Amino acid sequence: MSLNPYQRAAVEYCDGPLLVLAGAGSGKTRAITEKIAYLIAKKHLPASKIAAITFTNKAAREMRERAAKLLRGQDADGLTVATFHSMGLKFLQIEHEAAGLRRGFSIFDTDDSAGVLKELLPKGAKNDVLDSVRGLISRAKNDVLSPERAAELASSPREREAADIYAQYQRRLAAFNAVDFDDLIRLPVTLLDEHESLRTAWRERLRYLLVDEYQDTNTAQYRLLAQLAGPRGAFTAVGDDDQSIYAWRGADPENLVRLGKEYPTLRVIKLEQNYRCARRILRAANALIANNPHLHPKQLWSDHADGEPIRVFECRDSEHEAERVAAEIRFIADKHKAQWNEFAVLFRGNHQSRALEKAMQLQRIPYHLSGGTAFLERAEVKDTLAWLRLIANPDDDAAFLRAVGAPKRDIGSTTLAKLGEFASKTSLSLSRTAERLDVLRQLPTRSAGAVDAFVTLVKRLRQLAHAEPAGALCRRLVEENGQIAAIRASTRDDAMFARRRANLDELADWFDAAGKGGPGELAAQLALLTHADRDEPGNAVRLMSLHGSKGLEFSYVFIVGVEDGLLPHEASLDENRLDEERRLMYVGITRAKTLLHLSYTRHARRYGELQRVTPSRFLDELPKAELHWIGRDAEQDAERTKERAGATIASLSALLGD
Ligand SMILES: Nc1ncnc2c1ncn2[C@@H]1O[C@H](COP(=O)(O)OP(=O)(O)OP(=O)(O)O)[C@@H](O)[C@H]1O
Ligand SMILES: [Mg+2]
Repeated sequence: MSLNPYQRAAVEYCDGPLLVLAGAGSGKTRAITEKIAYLIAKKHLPASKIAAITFTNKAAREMRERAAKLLRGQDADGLTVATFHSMGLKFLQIEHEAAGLRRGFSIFDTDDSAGVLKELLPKGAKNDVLDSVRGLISRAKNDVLSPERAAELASSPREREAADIYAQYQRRLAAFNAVDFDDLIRLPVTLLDEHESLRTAWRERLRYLLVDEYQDTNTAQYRLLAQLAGPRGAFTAVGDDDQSIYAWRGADPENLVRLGKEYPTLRVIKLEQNYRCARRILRAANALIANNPHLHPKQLWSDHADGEPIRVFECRDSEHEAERVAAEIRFIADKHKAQWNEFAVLFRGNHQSRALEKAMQLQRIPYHLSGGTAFLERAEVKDTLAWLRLIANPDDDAAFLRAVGAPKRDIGSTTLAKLGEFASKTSLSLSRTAERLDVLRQLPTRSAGAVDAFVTLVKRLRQLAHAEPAGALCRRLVEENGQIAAIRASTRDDAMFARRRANLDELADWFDAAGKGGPGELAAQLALLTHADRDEPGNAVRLMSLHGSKGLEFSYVFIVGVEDGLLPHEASLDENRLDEERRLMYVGITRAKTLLHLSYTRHARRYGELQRVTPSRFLDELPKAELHWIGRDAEQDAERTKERAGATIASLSALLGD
């Protein structure tokens, strides 16, 4: 397979900043992969001086493999293939002193951060207040605003209050020697802004940057890229404005425009041939996305065959839908002698996966539910990670609170409250407070004994952490802290016990595979994997969210729940984010190489009641000639058109004020 002339131009252009702006399946990721190889082989850049930002493991692996091939056997170890977050983490692990962090600092996950925030809010504050404050802080961080700057810019009492809490929140994090996810990008940007020496060092360390899925970068990420690439603009960014699906996380397609403004020498290359999809699928995708506003209309073309019509299934409810999908997968797999991993079932909301899982189990189809978080959200895994964090960082109070109760020991909430009181008086962390004899003496004997035993165990494991690799430490830890015994005692179900134990084994295996690094550093890396997949799921049907499918491709794609309220999502209807939902649908459709199946249900259980469902308005935007409907109730369809016409007239007359 050779590159087309435009791809080749993108690969060989190294004289200045480059943006490849092109539609789905046009070979953007492929061009990046080839470019890494080109930089090493033809431009003689050491792999260690190149960094690529990607979002999928598949792309990351391919990049490494190609680079390794060119290095003829030497491995491409030095090559950085990372997400923005793991790049930021690497930066902070090296530059922790400049950031005011001590070695082994912790990353607070969403739960940990929420715990800290809760304490800063007035007692009894509702969850939506918490969410809104957290959202404001996160936005400020994504815009690289310090607490001081956020306070200056605050224009309402609510924003001023949030800025104040932001400042307190940062002080807490600092006391815990911790950062949160957003800090992983914000802090490196701030440090690079402030220190010329860091800029020089990092621009020398990384001579070329490549960024995939550029349309989904937020302001902080953009600035990290710009700082690292420097005025030379030594970068290639590739993206597709039609696939921007993370506005809700602060991604700003404006950053595409910004690139042109801030780098006047930016060269833009467009790719228009799609190599992925059968023509009908591509026509459907083109027709759908044409409904979004475009500055520069683009049409992808393909020289593949037309392929089969896109099938649209109407189903009774989500169980029926899941059964149909599973049966269809079985049928196609037989007919085409296809592997399970050539299939993907995509959905809008995670709750949709339950029915699908059940149907796959019934049909005995091997499946893999991706999302990444599932594994790391398991209680036993979180418990072990808390122990590892505490071992690495005695100031990590969130980890202390979790570890002290995993498994349960004679340390009750009264004791913890006492420790907390001492800690805030002395400004010491909980763990350091618990080590003090004068504190222990003031506790009831039994609690004091339990605290002492806990602290002693943590200290001993901390010593071992210097000598023992993290995987071995992890295995020893779950035996010695009583976690395994507690899991055994908690269930009579042998299979359940085996599963939970297997999760802990898997965690230890992951640490083995991750190789070097202390428990804290590795736990931090692991925490970041929530955004991607840990590993390749093998030969199994992939069940995943539309968001998670970005950048991937499959021969056979099923999109379920193509319904108003789900896709487009109901929240987007009142917030005017229909365009983003359409892009999400576009991403889903363009994952398919050979066959595309869409389905929706007539009834859904919402808020405990069975409700009538309206098929997605996006279905109306697809070219009729490419669709083949199955099981549609014609009568209902007429009714739906009538209902919609009624709604349109109602909103029009509201608009006209009559
Ligand atoms: N020049 C080419 N000739 C043949 N096949 C190609 C060529 N370039 C890319 N491909 C193939 O086309 C498919 C899509 O490529 P790729 O994933 O790089 O597209 P993309 O633009 O990154 O898509 P997306 O927007 O979905 O991320 C892949 O299977 C890739 O191997
Ligand atoms: Mg891609």
